[in-house]
Amino acid sequence: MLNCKLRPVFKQAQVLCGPLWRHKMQIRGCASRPATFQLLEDSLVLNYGGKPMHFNYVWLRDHCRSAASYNSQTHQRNVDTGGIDLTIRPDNTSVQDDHLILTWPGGHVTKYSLSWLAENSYERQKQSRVQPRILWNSDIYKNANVPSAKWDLFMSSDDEVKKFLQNYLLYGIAFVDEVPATVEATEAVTQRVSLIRETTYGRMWCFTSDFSRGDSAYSQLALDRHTDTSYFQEPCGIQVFHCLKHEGTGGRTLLVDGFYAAEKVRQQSPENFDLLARVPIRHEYIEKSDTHQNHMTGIGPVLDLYPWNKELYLIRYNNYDRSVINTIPHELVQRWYVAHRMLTTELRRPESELWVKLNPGKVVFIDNWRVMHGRESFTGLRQLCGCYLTRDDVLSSARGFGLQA
Ligand SMILES: C[N+](C)(C)CCCC[C@H](N)C(=O)O
Ligand SMILES: O=C(O)CCC(=O)C(=O)O
Ligand SMILES: [Fe+2]
Repeated sequence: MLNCKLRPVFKQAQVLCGPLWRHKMQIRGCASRPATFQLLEDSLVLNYGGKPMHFNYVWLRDHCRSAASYNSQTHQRNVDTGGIDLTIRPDNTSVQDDHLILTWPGGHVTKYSLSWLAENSYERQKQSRVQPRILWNSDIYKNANVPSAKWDLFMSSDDEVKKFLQNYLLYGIAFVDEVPATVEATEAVTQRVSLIRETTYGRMWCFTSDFSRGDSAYSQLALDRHTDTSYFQEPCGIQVFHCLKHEGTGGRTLLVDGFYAAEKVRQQSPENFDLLARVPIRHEYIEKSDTHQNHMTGIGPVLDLYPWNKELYLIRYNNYDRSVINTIPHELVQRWYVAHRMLTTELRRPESELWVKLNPGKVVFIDNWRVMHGRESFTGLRQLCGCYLTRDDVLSSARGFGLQA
């Protein structure tokens, strides 16, 4: 065990922004990996395998896991962040037995395991993905031979639901077969994984080409690939479809992995990708009929990325519902259309297209933040039922099974 004494430099007014002083030491003893730290003006730098990690002092106090600071039963913070001195510095810092130990002014002690710090460092997050995914075109998806779940087992075995969710997380689509062709059974299947998100279209909806709503979905027309509810501030996370009946021709479902296409754009033109991720646009749904009055708008870029690791997490792509573009300065409009065209070109490559006929019994779950859907025009009576699911609850179920989501 080694201890390093702090010099009282922090008490002086400082104008320098570089390291005030450094104290580097090798910690041996029972540490499985050597660790060294340096104390900078506003942060502690930990060297513990890999790249140095920076931990801000206020952050270190804020994330203290002592019983007084954190309730490990409820996993909630007790410490009042608003009461932490923004110039706080530890009076004493040491590493013992794979732990960083900080003594704060006033005597409160914070003890961190080094592995927890490494796991939760910005530097680690920057290099890791929130959700591992397998991006696909039609060949990749078909060659993966992803099995469909079967109704009986799916309804009775949690392990089956876990496997289903794993596939869903990786590919953004997953199927359950042999489901009774009823709204009730479709609802029961969805409730194995999540809560239904009620929208203006209902909770469970069932629709045909009867123009009962002011939207092209309620027709026999072909629909190009798109994401749904792009006009919501938070687009629906998951879409479920079950074709209960089709007496006619056509009507196949088109599925396209939007992230596969977007990554192609990122590779070809980081500038175009960046434009699609930065420029906010509007989608809109206006419906005025005797029975339905709706006016919804959602604003956001075509591509949403996590800022720290640039990982894609949401795509808004619906050429039908995209509203007037007046959020782009004129000198960018042409460039935005060029970028949008590059994405459209990738999305429309025949090899990107996965076509499936949804026969009665086959229920598809689609990640509406990633995978686009469309349909071929059709003839005859075609009855489709389904619902939207709350994304948070699907991901929560997945995490409950120990999956990374
Ligand atoms: C699925 N269901 C038929 C209920 C609604 C369809 C909504 C269609 C709308 N244009 C959109 O893309 O959001
Ligand atoms: O009719 C279909 O297969 C899908 C229509 C559609 O895009 C939708 O309902 O969201
Ligand atoms: Fe749709």
